Amino acid sequence: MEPATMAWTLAAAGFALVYWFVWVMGAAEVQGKRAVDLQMGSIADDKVGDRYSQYWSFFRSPKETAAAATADKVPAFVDTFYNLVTDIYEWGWGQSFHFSPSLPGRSHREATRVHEERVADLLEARPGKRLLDVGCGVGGPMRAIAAHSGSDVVGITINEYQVNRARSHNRKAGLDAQCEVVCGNFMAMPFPDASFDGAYSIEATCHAPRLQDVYGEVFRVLKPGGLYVSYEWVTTPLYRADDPEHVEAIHGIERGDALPGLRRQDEIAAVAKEVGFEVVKELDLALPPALPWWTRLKMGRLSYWRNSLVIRALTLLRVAPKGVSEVHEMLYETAHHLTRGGETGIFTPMHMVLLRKPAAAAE
Ligand SMILES: C=C(CC[C@@H](C)[C@H]1CC[C@H]2C3=CC[C@H]4[C@H](C)[C@@H](O)CC[C@]4(C)[C@H]3CC[C@]12C)C(C)C
Ligand SMILES: C[S@@+](CC[C@H](N)C(=O)[O-])C[C@H]1O[C@@H](n2cnc3c(N)ncnc32)[C@H](O)[C@@H]1O
Repeated sequence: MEPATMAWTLAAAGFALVYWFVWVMGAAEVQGKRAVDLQMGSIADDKVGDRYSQYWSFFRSPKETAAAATADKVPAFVDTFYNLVTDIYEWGWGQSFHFSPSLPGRSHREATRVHEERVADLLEARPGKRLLDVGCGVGGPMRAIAAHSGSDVVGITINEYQVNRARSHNRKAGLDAQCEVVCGNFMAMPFPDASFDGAYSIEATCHAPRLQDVYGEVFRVLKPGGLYVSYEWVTTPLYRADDPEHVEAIHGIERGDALPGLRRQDEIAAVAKEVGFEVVKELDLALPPALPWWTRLKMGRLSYWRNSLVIRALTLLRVAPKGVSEVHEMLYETAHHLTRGGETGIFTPMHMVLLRKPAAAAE
């Protein structure tokens, strides 16, 4: 072959490879967000670095003092986090920002859907009921629950960028008449007392510095007799504070997921009762016979390398903002800590509580 033809052939093959990587393969699970669309939420491109170091500065002060002194800064810190990660989550995971137990012979997408529909079933959701999604992300669970049950769902998230993404997904799914999204703080919600028939939170209340603040708000906006289901991130009784490996995994999970501090499993029902709820059911959905929720993270190592490469190339070409690579590396580390948390059994992201506001609760 002529050297010139050889050069052209190689160039064409290289282009085809990049095209396939970025536009066709797109992500670990293609859900509408492509690598070329990666942004950093509402952060301007030249501010990404600043915001990323701001995010890390939250963890610099010693944990004991940080808890009290920074509780009021947590919503802004969580908002920054979701500006940084929302597009990467959508691109590499999908529209539902949570885990679910693996199901034999079923895809991740199906397992996710089953985990979400369980919420609707526990709430006895049906047409005519109005549900609240506490910390709704870009609305994956909201759409699944609305479609499965026929209920209306109102979601709240602290992150404006997610509100816009969720509204656009709701429109595309033809569910915008049933699903509404509001930007706000779930510890001070802009809803009247007793305005919802049911409520749920999926892997979201772990961002609250005091669980009382969010459970108290959910209690206030629920009608008497209304049910609330929450999937909570907690440490299990297997966690040992004197085991350095345990401590490293839990701190790694907190740092990579914008958590002011993970709670213990036994704290959840206690807080629920403290704010006035009856505890109807409590169960760690990760316990056997459930299959591991973390295999999806573990089996994707190859995808991570591919994703990392795509992101580096796009930042070099200035298609993706500078800083995406750092955030992606942080998530890669986090995946490792989450996997260790799952394998050792010291952590679960799906401690389920079903709570009821007593029928005779005073308004
Ligand atoms: C509930 C929360 C988020 C849970 C999960 C949805 C996310 C936790 C860690 C995330 C990820 C880790 C590795 C990323 C990978 C390096 C990248 O190539 C593709 C995206 C990841 C798989 C990403 C996806 C979302 C998570 C699994 C918290 C915040 C309370
Ligand atoms: C891990 S995501 C889960 C999203 C959604 N439940 C899902 O499963 O796809 C956590 C969500 O909680 C929201 N959140 C965290 N702190 C919040 C706060 N103080 N007020 C409102 N939303 C908050 C985040 O903005 C994000 O949407």
